[in-house]
Amino acid sequence: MTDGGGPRPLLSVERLGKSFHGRRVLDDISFDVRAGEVIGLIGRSGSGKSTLLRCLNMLERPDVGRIRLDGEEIGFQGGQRRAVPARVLARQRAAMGMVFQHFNLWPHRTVLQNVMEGPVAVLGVPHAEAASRAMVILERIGLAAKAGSYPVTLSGGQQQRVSIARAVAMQPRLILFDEPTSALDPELVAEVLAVMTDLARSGTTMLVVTHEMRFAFEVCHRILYLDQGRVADGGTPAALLARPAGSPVRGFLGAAVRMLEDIGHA
Ligand SMILES: Nc1ncnc2c1ncn2[C@@H]1O[C@H](COP(=O)(O)OP(=O)(O)OP(=O)(O)O)[C@@H](O)[C@H]1O
Repeated sequence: MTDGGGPRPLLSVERLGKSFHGRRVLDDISFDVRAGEVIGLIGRSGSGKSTLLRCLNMLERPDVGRIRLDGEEIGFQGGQRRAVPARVLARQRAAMGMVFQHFNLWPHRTVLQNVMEGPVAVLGVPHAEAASRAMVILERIGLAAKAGSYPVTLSGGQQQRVSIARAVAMQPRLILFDEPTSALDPELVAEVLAVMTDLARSGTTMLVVTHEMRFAFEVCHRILYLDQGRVADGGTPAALLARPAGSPVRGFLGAAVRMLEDIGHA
């Protein structure tokens, strides 16, 4: 199905809702993501950003609404209470990479093994091919020299870069990032954002929950502003910055607006 003559969206979220213990955490969330788009999800702590990502990746089950990937409905959707066969679920999960705040690398495996494990175990890629593909990705993120190292010997920034490499190695249709830099010491944030920027600029479809406003406004094509579980505003960075001073998104951005406007004019 097409929307206004454009191509079918890669990801389509329709009227998603989720409550915890009777309290609405996601309320009537709808948006589309086209292939190659980088979408930023911003909003105050507790506005529902992580829960939304977790619903997309089927770590959380929405109460109502639909999520379609390439036109195919994913996961178990509330309302219908319909379970998808495990084999289909595995395929759908593999299509969406996820990078978490905490890197969760396997401590007893080398960097190379961490990156190649998914393709071998889940996708059935032959060992040698998975290893050479993993090395290409490690080169790209500047960590080829660490291929034989164990995660504990790496800095937090390097570990997060490896976890991004691990997601990329699965060749997903899109990658979800859940505050990937918020567990890092400030001096390590830039190297992770540089890898994400490189991915974004090379056409990777990405949904990024972030408190890094500079990254959101410099790199994302569109930004969704969540407030109390609803998409309270959304648009291009320029459109959001052009909202009137009293608007909710401007209220959220506060003093950061001036810095972001300067980026836009640079
Ligand atoms: N498993 C859960 N059980 C009960 N409440 C939950 C659960 N997960 C999230 N919540 C609540 O849902 C609300 C939204 O949480 P969520 O983590 O999605 O927000 P967020 O916007 O990602 O916040 P932050 O920026 O702090 O990570 C919060 O009030 C949170 O306490």
